[in-house]
Amino acid sequence: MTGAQLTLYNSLTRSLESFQPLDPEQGVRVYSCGPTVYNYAHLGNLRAYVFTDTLSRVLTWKGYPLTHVINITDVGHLTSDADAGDDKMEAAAKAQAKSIWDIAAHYTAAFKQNIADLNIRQPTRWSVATDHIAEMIDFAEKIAPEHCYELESGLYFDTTSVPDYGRLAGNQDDAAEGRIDPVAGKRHPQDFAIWRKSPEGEQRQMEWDSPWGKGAPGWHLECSVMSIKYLGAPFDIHTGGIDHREIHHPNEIAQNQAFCGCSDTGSHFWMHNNFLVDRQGKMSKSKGGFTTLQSLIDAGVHPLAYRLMCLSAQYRSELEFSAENLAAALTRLKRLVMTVSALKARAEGDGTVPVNWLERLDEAVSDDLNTPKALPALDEMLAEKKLSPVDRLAGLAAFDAVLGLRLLELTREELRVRPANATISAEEIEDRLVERKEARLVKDFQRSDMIRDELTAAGVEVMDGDPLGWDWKPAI
Ligand SMILES: Nc1ncnc2c1ncn2[C@@H]1O[C@H](COP(=O)(O)OP(=O)(O)OP(=O)(O)O)[C@@H](O)[C@H]1O
Ligand SMILES: [Zn+2]
Repeated sequence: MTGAQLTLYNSLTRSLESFQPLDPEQGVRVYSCGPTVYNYAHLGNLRAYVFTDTLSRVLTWKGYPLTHVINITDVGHLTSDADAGDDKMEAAAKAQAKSIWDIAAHYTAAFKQNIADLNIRQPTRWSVATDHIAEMIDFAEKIAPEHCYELESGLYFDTTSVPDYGRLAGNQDDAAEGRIDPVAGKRHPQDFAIWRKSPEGEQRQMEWDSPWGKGAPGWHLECSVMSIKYLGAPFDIHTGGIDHREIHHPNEIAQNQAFCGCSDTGSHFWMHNNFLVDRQGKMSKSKGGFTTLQSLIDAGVHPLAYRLMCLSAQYRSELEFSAENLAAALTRLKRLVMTVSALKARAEGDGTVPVNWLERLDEAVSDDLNTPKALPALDEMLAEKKLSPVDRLAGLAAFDAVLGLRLLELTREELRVRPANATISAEEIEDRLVERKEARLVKDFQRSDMIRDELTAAGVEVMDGDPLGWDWKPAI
């Protein structure tokens, strides 16, 4: 492999480390914690998958064969990440008076639509938790004798039975401990359920027989089982949002150690994206009041503007979701699309990828996926007069293999998403603007103003003299 050495931040050591695949023959094996499908994914959740997509694109671009697994959590995730509350899926099903299976199918489909809208590549495998119950029971049976104890409410993992519990979390501080809810009989506050028994006399919608009685697997168990099943252990990279660094991933690590009977954590790198925040703090399903990708689309914002907004920040920094940041990303995307379309009009023949610009891209993304450093390099390359238009387009294709913004295909027309409540189509707007231009040519300013007022009333802002030549946009 040529090019810059890939450096990634490993949460385990809290440091940047050179990345090499554990087994170059197999390529790179990546597991990403997937969505809990009890509600629509919000933009914060989706930031986590733009991050894993950037990681996976960079690995592919650097020439590594890749196996990437993302799970779908359709059972076991309680309303608290530790051991308290209801199963999020059961609670949603109750609230909507639907079966859990319908809830899971509906929100899984919506999530996959978000993935497509954001041009996130399909993983090698989507792994659904409820398809792996037998393997989860086998795993639990194997580790139970040495590492677990049974209580009335379920089978619990004894966190003192493995070395260094909580190392990933930077050892549990008081704040993290405060979030762990007490369960009667637990030996240590951090111990967690790997199997939750259905309460006596209560039938859950989702429950399975097990050596510990009818019940359901714990959320942490699911990820250990599915990652090891499809990737082997240890594999290369495990990803998730930074909230998983405190409880979910330390618990996976404890289970993995118990399973292998060794101190290995199960993955070489543990990588975490930081939060998308708004004025209320972390965007969160549980808190409510969150923003979905579909609501942006309904408001007339192209979903790739949100992808570009994510790429404008490095994945380890907090990113603020605001109307201003989103508008800035949309303007940047428009500028790119207009630049590319102007280059296409002047391009002839086949291009050659400009090597020096590829090096700029390589340097940026090899530095812990530093996409905010790659974006200005792209702008500079596109404006580089010494390069022929067709060579600039060849360079753009290389950048976009990593950025995933569909810059070679995206057109001005596609970027113009009409808001869901629009009363006038893009064609009608264009027609009215042609009429307005004609009126102005013959100095009929009254008619020209009348057309502008009509468009304003229909929620369209006419942009005379717009430097991008954008002409109009939805008035937001
Ligand atoms: N605001 C956020 N910013 C970035 N990533 C996030 C944010 N909220 C959750 N994530 C990540 O999104 C991914 C999917 O999470 P999941 O669907 O399990 O969310 P959840 O815990 O049910 O929802 P929430 O945390 O919003 O209540 C996880 O990797 C999680 O860490
Ligand atoms: Zn997980």
